[in-house]
Amino acid sequence: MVRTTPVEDPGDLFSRLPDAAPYAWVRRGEGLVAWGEAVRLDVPPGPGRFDWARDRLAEIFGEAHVDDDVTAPGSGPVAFGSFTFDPDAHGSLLVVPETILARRDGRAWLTTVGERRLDAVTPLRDPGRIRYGDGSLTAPEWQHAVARAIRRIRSGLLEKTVLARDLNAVAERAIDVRLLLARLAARYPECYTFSCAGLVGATPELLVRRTGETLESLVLAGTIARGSGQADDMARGAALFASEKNRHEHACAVASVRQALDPLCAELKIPEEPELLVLANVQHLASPVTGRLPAGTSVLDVVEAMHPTAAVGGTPTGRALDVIRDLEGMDRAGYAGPVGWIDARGDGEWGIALRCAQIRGPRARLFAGCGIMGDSDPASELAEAQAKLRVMQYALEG
Ligand SMILES: C=C(O[C@H]1C=CC=C(C(=O)O)[C@@H]1O)C(=O)O
Repeated sequence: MVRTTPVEDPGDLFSRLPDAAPYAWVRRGEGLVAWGEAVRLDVPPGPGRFDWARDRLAEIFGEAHVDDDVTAPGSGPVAFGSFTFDPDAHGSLLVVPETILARRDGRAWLTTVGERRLDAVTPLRDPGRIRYGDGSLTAPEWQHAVARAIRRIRSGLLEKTVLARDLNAVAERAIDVRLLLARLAARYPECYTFSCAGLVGATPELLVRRTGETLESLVLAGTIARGSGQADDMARGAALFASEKNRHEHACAVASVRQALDPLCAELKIPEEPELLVLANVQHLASPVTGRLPAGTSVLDVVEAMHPTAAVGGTPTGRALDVIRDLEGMDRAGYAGPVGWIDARGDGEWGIALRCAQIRGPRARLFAGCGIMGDSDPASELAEAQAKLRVMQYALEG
C-alpha cells in the first residue's frame, strides 16, 4: 500500500531525515530524501543488469496498491539505486524506501509505503578528527600509472582514458551521513547531492533526467582549478576554453553521449560549443543536452545506453576500460557508476557518481578521477584529482 499526499513546504529537506541510512537526490533545495527499506533488490552483475533491474521493479511497482494525490515525477513509489562502474562487479542495488519526502516546482509531498511510522529526528553527530591514509595506490604510484596511460595513448592504441584514485579516511566516531549531505548541499548548490546505501557525494554530472518524453543530460569533461579572485577565475576559465587538450577531452565525452543517444532519441540537441560550469573547487567544460524519447522508454533504458560515457571511461570505450583495469589498481565499486532514482512511470534522475565516498561506520573511501589524453601531464592530473577529492574531505571535516 503506497500513499502520496501533498504536504506543507518542509523547508530544508535534509533537516527532516531521521538518523537512519538516508537516501537523497537534491539540487538547490529541490528533490527527494527518503529513509527505511520497504524493498531491497541486490542486482546481479552482468551485461543484462539494467534490464533485470527495470523488469523486477516493474513487477514490484505493478503489485503495489498506489493512492497518489500528486502525480508528478517522483510521486508514488520510487526506487533509489546505485550501479557499480564495472558491470561484472557485485554491489549494484535498488531500494524502495518506506518514507519519501519530496519538493519540486513549489509543491511538496510525502509518500509512505506500508504503515506510516513517525521517526524521531535526532541531532547531527560530529565524526571527530579525520585521519587519512593512502588508497590502492600512493600519489607517486598513481602518477606513474598516468604516465603509462599517456604512453599508450601516444602509441595510438586509444584516444582517451580516465584514471581514478581512492583515499581512505577514518573518523573517531561513526560518520553521520546527514551531516555530509548538509555540508555538500550548502557548498555545492549546483551539484546533485546524493546518498544511496552509503555512497554519498555531490556530483555535477547529470547522466539523464527523464520527464515523460523529455530527456536532459549534462556532459562534463575538461577541468581547471578555481582562481584566487574574479579576474584570475575568468582568466583560468578562458584558458580552459582555449586549451586544446581539454577541448579534445570534452569532445570525446560529447561524442560518446551522442553515439549512445542518437539511436534512442527522436530529436537530440547538443550545442556546438561547451559552456563553463564554475563550482566551489574547480571549473568544467559543460554541454547541456536535450532530447525527445519515444513513449515507454524508461530512464533505466537510457542509463543502460549511456554508461559508461567517455567522461568516466574513455575513447574508444573497450580499450579505455582495458587500460583502466590494467593500470588503476583498484575496484571502483559505485564510483563513476550511475546513481539516482526511478518512479513507477519510468521517470527519474540519474547522475554519474563523482565527488563521492563510500561510507561504512567511521570509515570512508573517497574517489576522484581525471580524463587522460596524449598531452596530459601526470603532476597536473594529480593536482586535479586532489582538488576533486577536496569535495568529500570538506564534507567530512567541515
Ligand atoms: C572522473 C571525474 O570527473 C569527470 C567529470 C568532469 C571532468 C572530468 C575531467 O576533466 O577529467 C572527468 O571526466 C571525477 O570527478 O572523478
